Amino acid sequence: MLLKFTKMHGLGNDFMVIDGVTQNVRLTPEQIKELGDRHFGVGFDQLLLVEPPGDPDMDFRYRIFNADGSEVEQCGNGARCFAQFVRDRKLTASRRIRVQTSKGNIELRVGMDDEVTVDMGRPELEPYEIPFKADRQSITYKLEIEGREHEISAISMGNPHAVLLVDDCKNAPVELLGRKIQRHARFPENCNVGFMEIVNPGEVNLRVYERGVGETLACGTGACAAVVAGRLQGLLEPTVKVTLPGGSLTITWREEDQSVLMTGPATRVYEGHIRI
Ligand SMILES: N[C@H](CCC[C@H](N)C(=O)O)C(=O)O
Repeated sequence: MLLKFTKMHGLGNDFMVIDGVTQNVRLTPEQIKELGDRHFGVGFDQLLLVEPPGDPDMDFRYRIFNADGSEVEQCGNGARCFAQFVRDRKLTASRRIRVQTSKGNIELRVGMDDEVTVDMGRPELEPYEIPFKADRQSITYKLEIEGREHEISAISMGNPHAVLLVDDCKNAPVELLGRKIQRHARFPENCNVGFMEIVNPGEVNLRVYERGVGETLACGTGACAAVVAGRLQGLLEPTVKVTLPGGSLTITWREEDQSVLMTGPATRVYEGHIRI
């Protein structure tokens, strides 16, 4: 099969975006892993598959696969690229796009400046729903790793996140500690691990070790989870500039309906074909 795709990124978090509306796409986890290989394949952090919706009230269905081939529930940077992709491919002309994901629905709004705002919905803090093993819900938890205790927040944005406060993002042990927390036994479905340095109540620096990938240049759901964690600890304002290695996002945790909004760029790199 000759597969058409578009290579895109959101602040350097890069994607292979495939139109599953006009193409009949069936990929195995092994094929996804091969496509994700940065030497033998296209190379990406995630593969995004656009499909017709199952829910008649939605415009599209959005499936997300990490570079290791695992299918996951949500991708924030990918959602912004999704919005630009479906408009570029004339699959819609709307600037308000309702998208069904495997864990809830999201709404994408494309501004006149082509910046995309995604309503990521409400964060999930109930341990069982994250999922995270804990006796009761708490703002932070003590996580023991090799005899040392680390204080984390545990939050789901549809996908599970651990968030730690650090004094200096640049020197944070993202690889070493991120890898261990990602597969900690208290996260039965693993998790994404954010290292957040608070600059001031309206600005943070963040690095994220992503589940199924490793450290990425940006993580949209990670930025949302970090702002929720900071707000819960009384350290951040409702709207925060989150600066990641690949660039900055604006995140708002809206008081009135508890929705988390994310605004940022989406970039098309090239169109491609690949035979699989
Ligand atoms: N690695 C994540 C999925 C992609 C999230 C990230 N790329 C974003 O922008 O939210 C997970 O396994 O839950």
